[in-house]
Amino acid sequence: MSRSGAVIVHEDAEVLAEAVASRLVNRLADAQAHRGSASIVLTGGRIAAKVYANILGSKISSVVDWSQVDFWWGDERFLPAGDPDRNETQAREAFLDHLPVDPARVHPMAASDAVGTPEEAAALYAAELAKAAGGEGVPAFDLLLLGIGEDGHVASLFPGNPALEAEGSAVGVRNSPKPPPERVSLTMGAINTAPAAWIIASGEGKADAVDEALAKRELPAGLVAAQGHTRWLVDKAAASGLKHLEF
Ligand SMILES: O=C(O)[C@H](O)[C@@H](O)[C@H](O)[C@H](O)COP(=O)(O)O
Repeated sequence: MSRSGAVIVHEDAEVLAEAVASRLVNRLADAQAHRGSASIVLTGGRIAAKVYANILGSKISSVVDWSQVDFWWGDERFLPAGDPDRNETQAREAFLDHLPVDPARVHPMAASDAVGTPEEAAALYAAELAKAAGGEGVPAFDLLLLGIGEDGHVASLFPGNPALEAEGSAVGVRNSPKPPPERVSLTMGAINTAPAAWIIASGEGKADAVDEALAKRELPAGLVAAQGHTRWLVDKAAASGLKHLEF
């Protein structure tokens, strides 16, 4: 691994996924050592799926009391419950359903067969976040995971989409350029409350977005990076656009 600032570069996707899983498990264990519980915001996507699989296979996962972890989502595809393309389904199949989590502490965003619109799902999620936070806003997430799209999106906040400017803590998303078109997402404001946000990027296809976001901060990923508490966990291919890194 080589590092420059908040960017840690890993050999390849497999090394990245294993390292992020280990870092995540230790982060949750540290939070529990201090508070007895921990909370994490999960994301969707291919590299996230590899991370989740590594959590399950990790020799150290037992350092976490999984029944004392609150699982939230940064975004969700607005699809019926159990749909394989839902981020909740991906996380459950990859690790949540195989660990002794407390079902009451798993907080999925509403499915399209439970509510009528992404906006309704967002309003329900905002209310659940506020309840967990003692009445308003969002709880103090110990860790917030984000993937990044080739266009620099994070969660379901896409460049030029009105959801990027939304107030509050959760927003309904329409016309997503990444299918499906209807989604639910934490807002940029909610994402930026997290004291630790990790943007995970793998593959050549992300190289330009990573460079653009880090260099100019204009993309959604860059708006998160600008908060200063963001860590970029990337593989060499995704870092290949970073001119100033030697590795
Ligand atoms: O619902 C989603 O699609 C994700 O939350 C999205 O933000 C994802 O993390 C990025 O698009 C990266 O996805 P990949 O890792 O598959 O490229």
